[in-house]
Amino acid sequence: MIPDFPRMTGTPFTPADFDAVRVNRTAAERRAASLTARRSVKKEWQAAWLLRAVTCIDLTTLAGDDTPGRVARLCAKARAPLRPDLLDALGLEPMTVGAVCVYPTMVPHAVRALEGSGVPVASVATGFPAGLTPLPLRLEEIRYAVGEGAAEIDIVITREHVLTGRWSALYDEIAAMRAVCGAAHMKAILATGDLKTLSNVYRASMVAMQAGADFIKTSTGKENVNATLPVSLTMLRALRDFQARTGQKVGFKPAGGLKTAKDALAWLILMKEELGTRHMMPDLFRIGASSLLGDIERQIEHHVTGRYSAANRHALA
Ligand SMILES: O=C[C@H](O)COP(=O)(O)O
Repeated sequence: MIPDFPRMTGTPFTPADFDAVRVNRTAAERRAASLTARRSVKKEWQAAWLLRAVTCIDLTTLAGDDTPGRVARLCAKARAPLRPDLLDALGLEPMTVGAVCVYPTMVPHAVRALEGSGVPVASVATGFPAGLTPLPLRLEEIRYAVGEGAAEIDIVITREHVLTGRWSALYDEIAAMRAVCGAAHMKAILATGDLKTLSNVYRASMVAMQAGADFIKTSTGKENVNATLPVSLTMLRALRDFQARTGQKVGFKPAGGLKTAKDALAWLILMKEELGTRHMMPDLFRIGASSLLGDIERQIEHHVTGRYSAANRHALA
């Protein structure tokens, strides 16, 4: 099922929009730290924000030992991420996560398991996680995943293009990937832990948006450093600048190492402070995570019952 929100069109390649940008790491770190220190979200608000976070999760399994059975269990969790008694206690209708994210050969299994749920299947592609496969094969992988029913494609970029400043090559690669996505939405994973500087993160973000990415995403979850707040802040500033210039609202997806309800709240605060509440909805914000939902469910259970259950009761996600 293709999401019904609009695709981005991107712009022609415009180096003037990023060439001169220099990001000050110390200032970015200070701003990121102060945001989460100054703001805290308590009690009812916290539960409401955590419920919002659930609807924004791209529930993920990207492991070499993935099987149709594991994917089916993950999809069952995606359809009903919170226990019915918790929903009842909060007076809420059933809800789902934002998407399920898997490797390409798991797409048909996820599509089958999610039929009728309205939850889209996202597939990583293009030689995930390193991207060091010839471009024609990477494009073919997108075609395969779309053909199997993926509604969202999480591509990886060639880090070498960033590290050697070959911005037009990066633009052309991402634009080619976007073209073969067809109606499927495209998230561009920048693998920011590999990009060395925040200036590179800003420039790669801008090039990905110019090339037509619907979302920009921090990490594969496989780099040594995955989603961090200063990197996310840098990407959001690029996103804000792009929106001001073009009117196009590109989405943002932090991913990799986000495991606790506290992490989810920190990123929601960042979205609200930098872009406003409109950017806390699943069409513009996703959290890529394989093991976050369990802690969120625990915190919501604590809000409802006043006690914590053992973490192993929420083992799957
Ligand atoms: O795209 C999502 C990431 O691969 C998930 O990373 P994680 O396993 O650290 O949550």
